[in-house]
Amino acid sequence: MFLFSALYSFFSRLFFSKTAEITIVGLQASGKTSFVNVIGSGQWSEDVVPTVAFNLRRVRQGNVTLKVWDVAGQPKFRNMWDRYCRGVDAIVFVVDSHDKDTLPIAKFELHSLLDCAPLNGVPLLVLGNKNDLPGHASIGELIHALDLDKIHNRPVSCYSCSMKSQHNLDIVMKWLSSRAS
Ligand SMILES: Nc1nc2c(ncn2[C@@H]2O[C@H](COP(=O)(O)OP(=O)(O)OP(=O)(O)O)[C@@H](O)[C@H]2O)c(=O)[nH]1
Ligand SMILES: [Mg+2]
Repeated sequence: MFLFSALYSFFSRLFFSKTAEITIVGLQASGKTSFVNVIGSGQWSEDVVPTVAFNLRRVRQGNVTLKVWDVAGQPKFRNMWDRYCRGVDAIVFVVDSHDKDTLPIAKFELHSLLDCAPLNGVPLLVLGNKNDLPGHASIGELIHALDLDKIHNRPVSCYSCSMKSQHNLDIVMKWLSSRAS
């Protein structure tokens, strides 16, 4: 019986596994690396080293493997974002919904990225992170502040979440897994 179930799981992984390639961008300290740490190993930390250039991680979720590009958000790295977004199954744009002063810069950087013609049609998921902190922007405020209703050349979704409390990460993972083929 054990042998049968081991063989079954081996072959189902071999024949029914799906993959999705995802790129995560957003301003520095919005929580991109925290996101990858939490979905990759369940590890939350207050002390995360700012990313230099990018990290590549593979995350397994059921029969789906996500190949995740975690790209640095400091200004000097932002001109690399479009290169990492080409040909992927989804772009995840993370914002710090608690730091409302940064939303205008986030809007500018998001729209500059999406204006890049080769990225037309690539689905976009916007995460309003840090919703564990009081006074964070709601979904409605994020849609307005980031002009998400003016994006017409791709499917767009927006969730409010927290890497710290893991609020809504289940629906985020469902969304990402549904991009796999
Ligand atoms: N309260 C709270 N803090 C968070 C949350 N997510 C991330 N942080 C904190 O925000 C800080 C920055 O997180 P990072 O994951 O390094 O941010 P990043 O977007 O990868 O930053 P760069 O690599 O510089 O682009 C860290 O101190 C995290 O602990 C969250 O959901 N809630
Ligand atoms: Mg990082």
